Amino acid sequence: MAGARQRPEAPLKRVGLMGGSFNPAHRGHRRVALQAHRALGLDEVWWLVSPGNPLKDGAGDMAPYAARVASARWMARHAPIRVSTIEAEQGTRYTVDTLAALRRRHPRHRFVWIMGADNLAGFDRWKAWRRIARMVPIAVIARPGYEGAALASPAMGWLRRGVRPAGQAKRWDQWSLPALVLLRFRPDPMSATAIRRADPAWHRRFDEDDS
Ligand SMILES: Nc1ncnc2c1ncn2[C@@H]1O[C@H](COP(=O)(O)OP(=O)(O)OP(=O)(O)O)[C@@H](O)[C@H]1O
Ligand SMILES: O=C(O)c1ccc[n+]([C@@H]2O[C@H](COP(=O)([O-])O)[C@@H](O)[C@H]2O)c1
Repeated sequence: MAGARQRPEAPLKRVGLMGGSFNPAHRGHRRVALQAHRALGLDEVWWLVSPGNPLKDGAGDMAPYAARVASARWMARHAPIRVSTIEAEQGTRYTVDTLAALRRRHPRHRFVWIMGADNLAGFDRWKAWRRIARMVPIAVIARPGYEGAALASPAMGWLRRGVRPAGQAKRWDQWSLPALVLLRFRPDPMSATAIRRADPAWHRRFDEDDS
């Protein structure tokens, strides 16, 4: 419309997306995010806190969303990590839908999906996983105990043709898709399962003070 003021476009950012239950967020998440930030030459890593992983439906030990988000904010402090609640806001639970929403919301940003090797092992059970791999490059982080299963997984069988050398990881925004890079950092055995086992009531620390 003549005379209508255009909203200035947000500047282009290189963003690594790390989806998770964060039940709770822990040192391993932070390390992976910071190492991927460096290896992939990112501006930011966004942690997408899942309201409910579609494959973990009915998991009895899933803490309330607010506590998981609070734990992620605490673990992300003073780092180039942003905690995103977009899946709760948009009502998306499937990654393919979340990616579509993110691209609509931030058309000038470039996104790369970051996941641990345990997620790659079951990636073929995600909704439209091949479409996901055609939407964003994927960076897989080696995780103690999961590498064998990840490399032998059905998804890896299909993705193998798109594997890129780790030495070229910073050029992910130029890759034709599907593309996958395997990044090996100093392994961190930390897991949310271990934390929940040691302290099933961990979320009380993050429960909102409504006194
Ligand atoms: N120690 C770790 N090393 C590498 N990747 C990790 C590590 N911990 C978590 N991740 C990755 O971070 C993402 C989110 O993980 P998630 O929130 O499920 O944590 P988790 O520790 O795997 O939880 P749980 O033990 O409940 O399955 C996933 O892609 C997962 O593979
Ligand atoms: O889209 C799917 O079908 C799908 C199936 C399983 C897991 N995911 C996503 O994978 C990410 C890791 O989940 P989690 O619970 O292993 O931390 C999180 O963003 C989930 O939403 C997505």
